[in-house]
Amino acid sequence: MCENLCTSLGTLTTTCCTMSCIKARFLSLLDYKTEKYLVAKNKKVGILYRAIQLSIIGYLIGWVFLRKKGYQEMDESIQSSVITKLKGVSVTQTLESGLMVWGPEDYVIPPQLFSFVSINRPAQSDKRNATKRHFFFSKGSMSGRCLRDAENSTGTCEIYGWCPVERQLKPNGSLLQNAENFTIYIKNFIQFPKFSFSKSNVLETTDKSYLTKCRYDEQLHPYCPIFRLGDIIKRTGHNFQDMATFGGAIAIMINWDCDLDKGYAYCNPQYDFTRLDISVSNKSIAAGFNFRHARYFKNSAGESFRSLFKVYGIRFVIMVHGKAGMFNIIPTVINVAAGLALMGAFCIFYVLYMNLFKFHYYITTSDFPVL
Ligand SMILES: Nc1ncnc2c1ncn2[C@@H]1O[C@H](COP(=O)(O)OP(=O)(O)OP(=O)(O)O)[C@@H](O)[C@H]1O
Repeated sequence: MCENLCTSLGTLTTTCCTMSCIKARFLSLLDYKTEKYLVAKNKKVGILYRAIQLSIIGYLIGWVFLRKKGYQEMDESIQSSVITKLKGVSVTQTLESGLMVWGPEDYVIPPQLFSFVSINRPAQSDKRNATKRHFFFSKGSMSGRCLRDAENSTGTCEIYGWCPVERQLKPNGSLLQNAENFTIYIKNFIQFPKFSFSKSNVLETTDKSYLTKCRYDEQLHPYCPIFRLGDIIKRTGHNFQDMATFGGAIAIMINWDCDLDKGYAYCNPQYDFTRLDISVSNKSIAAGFNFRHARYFKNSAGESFRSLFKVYGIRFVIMVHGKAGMFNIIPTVINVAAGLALMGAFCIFYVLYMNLFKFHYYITTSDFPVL
């Protein structure tokens, strides 16, 4: 505009004029401009506008700040270690084995990495040998020699295997009847590296006898890491004796959800127990858990023997999850700015473009609006 005016003047005057235009433009960069506000004097529009504003403020305070703690910096990379120890003694009297005393060294498999408690185990001793068996359901490798029984038009083939072949015994009750009173000590150490924070689930006390006396209780002893086996199964909603007969798998989930602004004492583990080998419908044919293992020995004549055990028991899977949060100015500023921007954007969008209730605004030089 300024430049157009200059061109209509004489050559010398044009140069002077252009110079002053450039100067004026440069100086205008240093001006401070404000927005122009329009006031819509309409109650319906005003109420709706305030309602949108209030709901955005409510969302910002209630959801972003109180619920999601948007003012905190989060660390979800929990580092953890779990050590377990199982204790309990049981006495059994069976025809096969007579009187037996069972300690953790007998029923915890493997002993140093506790993951399985065998509660039931039919056992048999057998000897390596070649034996004649029916072809189907063979328990060994075929030797290649077979005999045909012409009379009955049947036959038997020889296999290499352990004698006698395994009998399919089904357990009819748990062997270690009092296994539900056994106790598990779960020692868990965690760290949140971003905040150099570490803690354990064991009560910090100088009373050395605390662990021998306490049992975990959500209300009374939340810092006692010793759990009764029966209580764990009960908290999964299943019956211990049912589970002890055919075995099963239990997940022990330890969750650390720590608000470090509240302080060290408020960062505590939450335990959750779930049965893993069963579906919600409870109709799974895959329920239960067992495996076979053998102990080998030789007699004085050098013949190989083994005792074969099919053990039914409970497998424990321990999972540790966690996150920690601590106040930090950066997420706070980002969330406040995002909330304010959202509020501004929503309100402008609503008033100018949505035309929700079919209002028509006429911008006049005098009062606004005219409906
Ligand atoms: N499964 C458990 N049930 C009950 N108490 C337990 C269990 N495991 C450990 N404790 C007790 O907790 C305490 C700490 O156990 P920790 O394994 O750290 O020490 P320890 O002296 O090696 O234990 P212990 O020799 O008695 O097995 C000990 O007093 C121990 O007897």
